[in-house]
Amino acid sequence: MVSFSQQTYASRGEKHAHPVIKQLFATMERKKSNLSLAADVGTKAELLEIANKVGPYICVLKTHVDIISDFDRDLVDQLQALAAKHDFLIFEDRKFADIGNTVKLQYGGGIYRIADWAHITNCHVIPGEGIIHGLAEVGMPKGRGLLLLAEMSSKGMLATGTYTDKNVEMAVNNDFVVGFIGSRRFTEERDLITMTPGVGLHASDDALGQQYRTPEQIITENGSDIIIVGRGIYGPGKDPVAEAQRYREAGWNAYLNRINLMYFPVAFQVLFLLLLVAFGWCANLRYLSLAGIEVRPVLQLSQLPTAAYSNGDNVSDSSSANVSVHNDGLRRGVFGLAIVLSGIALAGWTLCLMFSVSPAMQTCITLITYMIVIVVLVVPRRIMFHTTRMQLLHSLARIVKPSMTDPVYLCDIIMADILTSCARIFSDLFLVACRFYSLFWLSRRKSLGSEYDGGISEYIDSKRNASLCADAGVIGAMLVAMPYIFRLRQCVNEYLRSTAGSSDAKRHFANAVKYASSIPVICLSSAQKRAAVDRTMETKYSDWCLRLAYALWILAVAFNSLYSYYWDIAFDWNLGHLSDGTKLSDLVAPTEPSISSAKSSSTVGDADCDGEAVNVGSLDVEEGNHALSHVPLCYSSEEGVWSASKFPLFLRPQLRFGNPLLYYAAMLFDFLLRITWTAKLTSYMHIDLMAYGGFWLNVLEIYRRWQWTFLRIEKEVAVS
Ligand SMILES: O=C(O)c1cc(=O)[nH]c(=O)n1[C@@H]1O[C@H](COP(=O)(O)O)[C@@H](O)[C@H]1O
Repeated sequence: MVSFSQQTYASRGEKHAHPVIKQLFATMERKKSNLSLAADVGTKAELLEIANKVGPYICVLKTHVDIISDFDRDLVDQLQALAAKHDFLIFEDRKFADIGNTVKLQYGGGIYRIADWAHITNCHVIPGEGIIHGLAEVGMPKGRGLLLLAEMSSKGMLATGTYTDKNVEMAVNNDFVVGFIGSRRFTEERDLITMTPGVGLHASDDALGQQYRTPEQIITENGSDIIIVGRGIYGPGKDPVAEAQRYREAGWNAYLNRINLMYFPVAFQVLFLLLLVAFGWCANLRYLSLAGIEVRPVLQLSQLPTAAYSNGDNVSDSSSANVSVHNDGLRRGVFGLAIVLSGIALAGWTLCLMFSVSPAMQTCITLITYMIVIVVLVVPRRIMFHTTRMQLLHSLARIVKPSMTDPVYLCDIIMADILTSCARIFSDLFLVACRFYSLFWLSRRKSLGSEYDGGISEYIDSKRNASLCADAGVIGAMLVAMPYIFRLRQCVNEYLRSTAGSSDAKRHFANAVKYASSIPVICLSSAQKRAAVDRTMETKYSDWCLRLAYALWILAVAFNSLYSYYWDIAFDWNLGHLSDGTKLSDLVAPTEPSISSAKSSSTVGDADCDGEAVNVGSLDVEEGNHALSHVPLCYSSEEGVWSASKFPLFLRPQLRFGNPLLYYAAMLFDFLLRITWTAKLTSYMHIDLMAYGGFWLNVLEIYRRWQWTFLRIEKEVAVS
């Protein structure tokens, strides 16, 4: 059985037996809103004004009528009229807490007569189950619903552990109860909604112990259904309409992100992203051929211990002198394999969409799709792009092997760098596996109907986390770190293989530091998530932990991203030369061979390096490589080296792709994409909160790596 939090509001509404919840889900779907306004204002006029302004954006108006100084019957009539006009439900947050007989009188009588007009109300179960029966006697005949306060959002709240469990037990067994006030999804036994107060666009606190978490944490991660927001919308200096729109959007996108697990399940997002990497590599090979760059020698493929595999699918091509044919041989294998895998992924995804009403079936189809993909990749038989598959698997094996003595080939370096760009995708994959495991475990637990055994799920459940996998974040973080550790190992390996004290050794060491600097970023990011979860559990020190982790994370990520960017430009692409030939990196770090001593393999005629017009050079290229006609190369035949006096600022003399604008654009995009983390520092650009935010972030990173690969290989040829 799939979690209710992975089903759409619409489908849950259709299946729900309770009239209030049916109406609520339909309203939410219609208005694309899971936002409830907590209208804690002191007068009738204020309440009506805010309800009228914000009404179009909310699904529920939550009131505290006992704080309205001039409450009267007319207020109720007007509120009901607004509820009809703007299409929302009314929830009187009365928090009943007396014996059954008393709450019956409080609910149905007095000056407020709450049961007459509030669709929903709530209670504490501290007096025992009698309170629910008392309220149900009044509310049931009127078709009302009740929420239990299973948890509270304030610091030091006592609704935890067994008390919360008791709430869930009582709710499951009583039809009048429609859900909970709490921070997460509590049960899968019945579709009981969760409404969560203490929501802000930033996680923070107020002066009186209220604790705020973001819509993403509440809706996507914790599986709650509705966010309750008060002062975040109408607090001092706020524009209630603009804020309500922002919260509605944030809440709804967080819900869409959760539901995407159903329409575009993460399992298929992962497959398509990995295929995007493969097709990107095909495009790299294609355009490198057009620029006259043959990748086989650059990537050192013929030096591989497994070079025998190049006698497979693409051996026939390797005999050709034609660069484009050489690259095409490689490309054909990768392209063919990617097409086969795309076919499998598309078939699996289509079947999943066809069976979207049966989540169990979807799970089954996804698992089968993955099994087929794995079999296609590893089947040892000489079929289906055997060479490409073996090259891939052997490269992966070399990357993973913890050897400090084996040679490190450029193809493995580039592959490991591509893996670092896929790091988030791998942790998503782990989440998928975890989710499958959790669902399997849930159904097993249900079928046993008794205590369950140990393992990760028990640990997760003991932490009372309804998204089940959020606590497995530590393993997710380790997975993200793995590719960086592989790449770090390669650098250390290269360092140990180079002559002590040489500039090569220093460069490998500095590169190793770069990869090592990504580990604190990953750990601190994971620590922040951990502290945010603990915060909801009232763990001691979690507040200052969160602040400390955030501050350290900013420092670590700023250092890592700027250092990495500098490395991309100065070393991986060998750009950043000043026009007098000084290489920027010479000024601050050990360098690769300087351009002034670098010889190009190109054949170029003499040029007038002092004049404006310089010889373009023929550069051994295929006919039709027009891009090179822009290369402003000049060559001093006396010194036998390139003159550095004529090339565009911050580039280098040898530009195999010709047009300098391409290099400038690559430098700019690389910078922008290296600092996407800064979007997290502002509440206006929370990419994670956008629909498919995580998916698009991965696409951007794949793009960054794709353009990086072009220039990384081009640099090997141009400056060698
Ligand atoms: O029952 C509630 O709605 C509630 C439960 C809880 O644990 N914490 C909590 O803050 N609330 C209510 O949620 C609203 C939160 O308002 P703001 O802190 O201004 O967003 C208030 O109306 C509280 O009474």
